[in-house]
Amino acid sequence: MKRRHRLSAILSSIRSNFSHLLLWPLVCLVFGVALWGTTFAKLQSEKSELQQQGFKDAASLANGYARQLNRNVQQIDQMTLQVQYDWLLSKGQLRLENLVKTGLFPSTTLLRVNIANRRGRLVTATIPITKTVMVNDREYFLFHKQNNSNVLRVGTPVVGRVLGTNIVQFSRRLNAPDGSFDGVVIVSAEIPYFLSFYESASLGKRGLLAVVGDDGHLRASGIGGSVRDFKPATRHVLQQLLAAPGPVKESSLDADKTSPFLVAGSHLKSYPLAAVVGLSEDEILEPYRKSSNTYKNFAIAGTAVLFLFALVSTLQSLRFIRIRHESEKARAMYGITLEGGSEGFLMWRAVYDGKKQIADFVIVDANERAAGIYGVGKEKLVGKRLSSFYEPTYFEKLMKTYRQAMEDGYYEDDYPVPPESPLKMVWLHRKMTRTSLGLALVLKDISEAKAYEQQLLHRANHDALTSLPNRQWLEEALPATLQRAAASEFGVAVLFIDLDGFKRVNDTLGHSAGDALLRAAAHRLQSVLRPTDCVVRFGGDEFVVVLEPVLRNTKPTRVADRIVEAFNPPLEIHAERQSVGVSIGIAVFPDDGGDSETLLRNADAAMYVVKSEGKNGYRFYQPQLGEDIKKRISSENALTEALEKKQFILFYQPQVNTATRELCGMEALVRWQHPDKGLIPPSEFIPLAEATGRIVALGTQVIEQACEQLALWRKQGIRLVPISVNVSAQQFNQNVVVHTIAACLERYDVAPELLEIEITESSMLAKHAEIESQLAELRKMRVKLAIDDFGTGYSSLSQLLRLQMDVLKIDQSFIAQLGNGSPGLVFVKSIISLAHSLNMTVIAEGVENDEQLRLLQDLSCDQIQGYLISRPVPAQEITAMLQKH
Ligand SMILES: Nc1nc2c(ncn2[C@@H]2O[C@H](COP(=O)(O)O[C@H]3[C@@H](O)[C@H](n4cnc5c(=O)[nH]c(N)nc54)O[C@@H]3COP(=O)(O)O)[C@@H](O)[C@H]2O)c(=O)[nH]1
Repeated sequence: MKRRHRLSAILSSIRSNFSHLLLWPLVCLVFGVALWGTTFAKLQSEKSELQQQGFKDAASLANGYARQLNRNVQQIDQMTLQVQYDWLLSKGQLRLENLVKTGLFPSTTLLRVNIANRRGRLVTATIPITKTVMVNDREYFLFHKQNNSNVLRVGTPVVGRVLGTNIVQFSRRLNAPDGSFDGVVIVSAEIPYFLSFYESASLGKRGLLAVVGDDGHLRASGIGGSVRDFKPATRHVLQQLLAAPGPVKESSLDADKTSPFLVAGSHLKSYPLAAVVGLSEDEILEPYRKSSNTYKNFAIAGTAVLFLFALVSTLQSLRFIRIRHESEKARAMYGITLEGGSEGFLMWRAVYDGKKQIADFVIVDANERAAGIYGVGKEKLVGKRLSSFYEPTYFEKLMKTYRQAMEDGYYEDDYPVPPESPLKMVWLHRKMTRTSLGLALVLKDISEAKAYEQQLLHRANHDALTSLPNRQWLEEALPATLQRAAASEFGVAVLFIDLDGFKRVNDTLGHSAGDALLRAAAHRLQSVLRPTDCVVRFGGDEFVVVLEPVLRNTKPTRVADRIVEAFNPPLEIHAERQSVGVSIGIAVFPDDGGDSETLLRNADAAMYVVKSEGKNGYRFYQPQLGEDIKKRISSENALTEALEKKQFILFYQPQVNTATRELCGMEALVRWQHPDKGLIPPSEFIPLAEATGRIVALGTQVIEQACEQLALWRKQGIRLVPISVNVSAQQFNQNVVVHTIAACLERYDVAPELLEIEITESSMLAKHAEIESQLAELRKMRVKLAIDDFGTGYSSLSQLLRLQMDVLKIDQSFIAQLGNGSPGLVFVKSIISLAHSLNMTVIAEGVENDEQLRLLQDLSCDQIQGYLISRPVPAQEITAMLQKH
């Protein structure tokens, strides 16, 4: 069905190109006809000339023959007259036998003389007569006997009675002296006698001679000098010929041969006879036949050349039609218009070598667009070979694809145009379809689309903030990296890096600072790595560094050290210095994982351990780390459970007047009353609560418990002092502090002045506007505000002024350094005087001994808090303290 369809398509293509297809054959036909026409005309002319010459020759020879015959018959006539005379003188006693010797008679045996007496008996002859021969019944005897005339009678051929041969008899009456009939003299001429005139030089090998009487009877005839008797019918023809005005062509004279004769006749001058000469047309036309063969051979050769030319041109036309058909088919297949389309179209014809292998391709058709792609004019493109465009190595590479397309019937791809290619594009989409000639190639410039695609790909694979490759890129690239390493003797190190302190900066200084920090961290990471090492932003504040290659069985400690050290100097974020560390977990391929997922998971686990061990450092993955992670997960779960089961309790640490030691307030410090492990200090769960965000729920519970405790003591009639609670920056970030405090104060009917909020110095630095508005609200509610751990951050005087804090708590690290002559003293002194100038109450934290107390007293510090007064104690114990006070 498919083949029939294809055939009908080709036939239709041939029909529509019929005129093109027939052009050269028709031209050749015209030339062929002209050639043969000229050849036949020339031959005909030659033949005609020869025939005319033949006719002339026949006529001339007939005249000559007639003259010769006339002379011969005249001799015979003379002979008979002489015999007639001698017979009369001898009174019938003449003996011819005797006269033979006199030479009166011709010596030839072809001509004999006889005398018959009045009774018709041969009585004497020029040859001896051995028997009695009677001729009295012969026509001539009867004629002469009855006619007393002296005429020479010419007889018709008969069989002679003396020798039995065919003869023509000439006879004359013999009279007795009285004039009566006395006999007949007879000259018998053998038929060959009449043909002795024959000369092959002038008559040819098959020349015809004949003698015809006026009575219409043939006397002698021969062809080629030999006697040939004609049939009665042909005798009639001879008569007609003689009646004709000139020579004629006659083919019926020779019964055996088909060749006609050019025949001419000539009447004898003195006798009732005519001479006939015929020249064989075959012989006359011999030269014509020879040149005819030459001419015909020339014409045949010319015809063969024309035929070959017509054949070749027809095949060429068919090929052209086929190419055009294939081109149109291919174009139709792709919906490509001949010109003006956006796609380049090329028809390649496969070129085969001696081994019938495809060795090259040649362009047989192309549109303007394709020419544009190749950067040449269309007319220069057609006929070009693929090999002419490329250097040998690249050509062979292309041939592989082209051969593949020929084998499979179809090939399609996006093709990055190499720099050495003549094609004026960056990317092309190639579609190749096998045709009966070779390949139909459609080219589309996709450079722009590819550029956009690559842009999108870059976007999809890169982090917009840091411009580093992202997690998606890593997940695709790392397996390939590992595959490469697996095939080599090298390893790959994966460093999972988490920024320490990012959360703080992000939560406290806001997202813009967080973004700046991430950019600065990315830059710092890159600055200590080789360009071949790969830095990836994995997500949030997590980075992954892939080191390839690394020596197997070695740990990339130097790189890890360099990274950690690189983060020692603070980063400059929005004109402020921020200390940020890095926690790095390292897993090395193949020892710590055979695939990217395992390596990343194990590096992450190692990093997690660094985090839980105090951050800012690195750890190599060890199988044991899995256990640590499990522990952490179980801790997280336990923390969640503890919050649900309200396992957190508050301890209280008193704050007293430095001078009088009177109880002024207390700080609520949370403890985890674990059912199995007992009391757990905050250092063991606050970082986890911060890291997991559970600090917000924990902070809410703390505020609630503090208010509840105040309400309880009030109920017990105990004089109340303010309780300060620690509030994490995350509680402010989630904007829950004001609401929680308002709700608890209301729920437990606690006076807001009894609640104090401690915010670390660093927390206050972030999100000024948001935190300040919440602090303003708390102030409005008359809740007191304290700056905790003062001296560890970078708060400025202007910040302190703006925030209008009530209390400043000097960090215990400064109090620990207090001593006579120590620089700490100067520092604490200036903090106190600064706070006092801002009308803030100063509380010194971590006071452990009397000397510190005395110095603080000297410095006019308002209150102290520390082990010197009391460790943080449960509510019952502080209740006693309150009661005493
Ligand atoms: N967000 C919240 N943070 C809280 C809460 N409860 C506690 N914390 C924070 O936990 C950190 C550790 O607290 P803790 O183990 O209770 O230690 C406190 C005191 O025990 C300790 N202290 C007090 N006096 C001395 C002393 O003389 N010597 C010494 N070595 N340590 C002493 O200081 C801690 C109180 O510090 P501060 O909060 O800065 O006043 C700690 O950072 C708490 O903030 C909570 O409910 N929410």
